[in-house]
Amino acid sequence: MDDFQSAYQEEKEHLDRTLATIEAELARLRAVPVYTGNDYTEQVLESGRESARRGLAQSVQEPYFGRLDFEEKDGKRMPLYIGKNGVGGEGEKPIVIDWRAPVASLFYSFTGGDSASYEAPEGLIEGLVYLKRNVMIRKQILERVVDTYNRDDGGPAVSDEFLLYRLGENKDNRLRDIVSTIQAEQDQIIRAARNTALIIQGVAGSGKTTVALHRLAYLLYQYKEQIAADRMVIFAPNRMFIDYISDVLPELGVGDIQQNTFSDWASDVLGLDETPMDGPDELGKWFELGKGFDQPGAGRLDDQLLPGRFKGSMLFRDLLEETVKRLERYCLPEEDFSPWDGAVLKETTIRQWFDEEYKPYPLVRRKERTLARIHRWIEMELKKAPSAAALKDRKKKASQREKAYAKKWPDLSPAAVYKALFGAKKLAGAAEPLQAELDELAQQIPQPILKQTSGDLKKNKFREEDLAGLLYLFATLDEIRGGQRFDHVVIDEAQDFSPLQVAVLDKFVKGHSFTILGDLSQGIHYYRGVRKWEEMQSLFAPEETAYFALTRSYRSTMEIILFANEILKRGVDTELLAVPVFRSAEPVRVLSIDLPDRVKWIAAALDRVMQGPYRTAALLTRTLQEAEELHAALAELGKELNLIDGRSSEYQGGMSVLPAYLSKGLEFDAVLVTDVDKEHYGEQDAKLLYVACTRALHELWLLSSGELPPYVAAEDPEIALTVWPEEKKA
Ligand SMILES: Nc1ncnc2c1ncn2[C@@H]1O[C@H](COP(=O)(O)OP(=O)(O)OP(=O)(O)O)[C@@H](O)[C@H]1O
Repeated sequence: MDDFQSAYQEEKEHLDRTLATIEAELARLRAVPVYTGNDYTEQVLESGRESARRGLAQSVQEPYFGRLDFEEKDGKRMPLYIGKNGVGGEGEKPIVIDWRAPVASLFYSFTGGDSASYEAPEGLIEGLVYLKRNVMIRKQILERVVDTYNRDDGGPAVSDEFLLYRLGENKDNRLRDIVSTIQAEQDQIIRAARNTALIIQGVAGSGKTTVALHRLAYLLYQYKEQIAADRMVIFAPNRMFIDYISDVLPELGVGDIQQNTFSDWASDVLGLDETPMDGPDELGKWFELGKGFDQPGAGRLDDQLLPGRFKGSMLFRDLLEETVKRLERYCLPEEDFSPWDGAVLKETTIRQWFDEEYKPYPLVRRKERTLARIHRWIEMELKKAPSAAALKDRKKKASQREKAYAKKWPDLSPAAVYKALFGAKKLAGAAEPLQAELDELAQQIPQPILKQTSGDLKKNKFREEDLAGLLYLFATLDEIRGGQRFDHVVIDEAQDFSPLQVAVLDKFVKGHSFTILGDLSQGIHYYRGVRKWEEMQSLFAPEETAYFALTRSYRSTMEIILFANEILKRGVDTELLAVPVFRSAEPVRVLSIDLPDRVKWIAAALDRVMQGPYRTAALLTRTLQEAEELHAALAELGKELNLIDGRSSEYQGGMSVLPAYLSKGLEFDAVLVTDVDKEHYGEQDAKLLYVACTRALHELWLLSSGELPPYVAAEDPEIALTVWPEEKKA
């Protein structure tokens, strides 16, 4: 028997034994009658049994995916089996170790070498790794055994063989878990300490989204006593993307984590009736031809002219802070309060309550408490009334004057303050000096932005870019209730977030517990996103934040990555190039197609590509209009594709047609980018084309009916070819 066969046989026997043990335990648990009574202790025990039943039911199909033979210093060599769920009770030696357990980190972090160590609650444990083995089990069947490190064979380093096998698979319509092939650089992020704002720059396809989801599962396991799933949130760019990633957490056995867009969440907290959204029209403004970036000189637009950038800046935050300070200074009416003639509450007394006793509270609460105190004072005074008639009279007067007095306090609702700051509406209750101060502050807003926003606000229209400012006011003026706080916040596609959005979220999350992931090379929302990670890092003290870079790209073949890198090198001034995993397939095709028959050519290209064993493919157009037109034209040729237009919240998979700017975060087995010419992809669009190209896992075609943009290179035949592939032999 050769080595491979004996390894397979060994694992087969081990699997049979493990399955028998799990099945027996599952049968035992299922035989225990489900407790439905009211006894609390019994309920807790039942809930423990239920979660064990669930875990075992999953484990009995695929109990583990990896084996690591480890010899602890002064100990003996032990095989450790690692799976999605731990199996084996406390105290006894586990049959399967949960992938999130400290010792399991060795499986991911070990990259060869003489010694290995991992951090355990009792300190650093050192030892030797003898074997790292991937064991692929599907529905109880042992399908594959691959040793990626074997010390006995003198294996110098861990090989990528199993990873390459997994990456070569075709994708369905959902993102999947990667527990069996997490890479060392990813593991470091997944297991990083909780109370740090992690900022991760990761090239396209480096696993950012995937890593973030695994990190959530890890944090829940590691800090189960301190954090709750429903107090964790992942912010994603849109509903369709949330649908696309929605299977990963349940696959990892984690439920209840909030998955939301910033806008929906912010609107909910602010109690807005509708979520202001950069809908297709708004996005179109930036991404359709002849608009947005394509205006002459658009690339040079600076923050003072881009409303999204200004309203997301720290400059704007300072302005909001200053606004709150002025409100505080001028909040209290400068007058005594008299509930009826002859009774007076001195302004100095009220001021003492407001400025001293209630100082620790946020402004909205200070106002509320002061007014409540005045109310109590009135009630005390009323008790001194000499007669029932006088009491009645005083009560009536006091009620009127109390109401009138309260109206002299400024309206502190975020929307009212925001509108006043932009000069759209006078602040109710604001005395003359406060109004003058607000007018003066408004001068700090760049004129065009002031004018445009004021116009919108007069019509009661908030834009998506206004939400961060509104929420900042909310969180500064009022207190954040316990139920609104997060234990951990993940921001995906964070290059499209503004510093102010992160600053706001920081007020809602405990201990700066953030995972912020993005890729500056994919920063196509130039008009609002960050240009450098320092913009976000500078929000935190150095000891509160950590920066990681993911440079290996796992999604695409080597040819696709090298091709896409070239776009960045030529079209974008950046150092952030992806390093491919050595997975080679078809060269990229850069093809010229004739104009009159453009659609027929595109259909032919699609047919040709789909001769491959693919499950998902996408046609990426430059604009939404083109996607719609192509969708209709292909339908006429009998080709039904899913049109993705930014309105749907479901991702269907299969064959899709969509504008490139909506493809961010998604991936497809094959991608065809249409209209790759100078007219459609101008000087400013290199990042957009980069995003489009890096959506492809296995095959990428660029179709052009004109002159190629200068940043598209088809010079190296190993990477890209300009001829159609030969027909595949039947
Ligand atoms: N360690 C890994 N093992 C197997 N597959 C991996 C690994 N890391 C990432 N992948 C795969 O690579 C692809 C890209 O992952 P993901 O979408 O999380 O990357 P991303 O960095 O968020 O990409 P982008 O920024 O381009 O949207 C996915 O198919 C994912 O399953």
